[in-house]
Amino acid sequence: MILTQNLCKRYGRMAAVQDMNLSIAPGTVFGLVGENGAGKTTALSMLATLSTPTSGRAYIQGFEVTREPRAVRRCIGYMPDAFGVYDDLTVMEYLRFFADCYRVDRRLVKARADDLLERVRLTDKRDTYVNALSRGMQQRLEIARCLMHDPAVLILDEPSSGLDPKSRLEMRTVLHGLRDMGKTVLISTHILNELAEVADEVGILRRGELVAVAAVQVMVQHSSAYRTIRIDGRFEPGELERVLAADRHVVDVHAADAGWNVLYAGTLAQQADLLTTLVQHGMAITQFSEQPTDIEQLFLRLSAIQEGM
Ligand SMILES: Nc1ncnc2c1ncn2[C@@H]1O[C@H](COP(=O)(O)OP(=O)(O)OP(=O)(O)O)[C@@H](O)[C@H]1O
Repeated sequence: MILTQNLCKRYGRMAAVQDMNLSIAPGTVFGLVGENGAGKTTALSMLATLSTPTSGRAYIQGFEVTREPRAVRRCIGYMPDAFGVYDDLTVMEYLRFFADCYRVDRRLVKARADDLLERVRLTDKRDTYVNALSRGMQQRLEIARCLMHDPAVLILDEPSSGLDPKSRLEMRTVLHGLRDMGKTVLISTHILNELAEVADEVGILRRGELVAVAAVQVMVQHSSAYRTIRIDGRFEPGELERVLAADRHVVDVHAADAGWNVLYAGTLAQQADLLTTLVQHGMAITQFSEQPTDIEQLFLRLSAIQEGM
């Protein structure tokens, strides 16, 4: 269980994390999504007891991060966004080293390491030196390392960052496997789509504020209820917007690349009516086509609309 209550971190006048209220139930995989600088690393490092909150509280498995940091550390596996590995160790030695750091019962270490290497698909690399692994393999090894002391909670800061598409896919498979282990997992990323298959819930962090939290299932339902229509053409200034504003199925209009992207919540027949209306208004439409709706854009637009932005 991860809980934060009005958690804040300020650097001088700047609030890197502001009044964060988060509740992540046991066994949930939660994705924290935000652009660069949104405050993800700051939030995660407070939960990992590496940075002290300016105000507010954070609890991991009921332990408060500033008052009981040692107890918190025992319950978490933390993968920072930038990490170093001990180059002159083999994969197995590396895992044994961390098991020793956490005083894992030596009788359990081999079986646990074998199991984790299987989960992160590195079984055949057990005797390879860590510095000979690709970046993707090192990042998967880090996940195994975080799990060596069998923590209830995993905190992973951008585990897929810097990976090529193939390695990202492998990482996604590994993250997917974590769900079956029953861990409570908090993953940060700046790419929401990466989490759609992996997370149960997603929160959007913008300039330090958690602006929206939703179950992934709800988001996926949303994405099938909304369509993005691309409209290009020649119109009098403001004319297109006026006609679109009168259509109650138009959720959002967004100018992009000398045209408009319209978020639409009507049926196909209603969409056809909209096109007819535009033509009846004498507009020279050169494109009126459905585009794939980017789930991240959709989520951000819907949360911005909710906020009245
Ligand atoms: N030690 C620090 N001193 C001053 N400002 C800081 C410090 N650490 C972070 N910040 C600022 O806090 C804000 C949030 O940074 P943070 O690293 O948490 O964002 P992030 O979402 O993790 O970004 P990224 O995806 O780039 O890692 C940024 O504006 C950053 O410049």
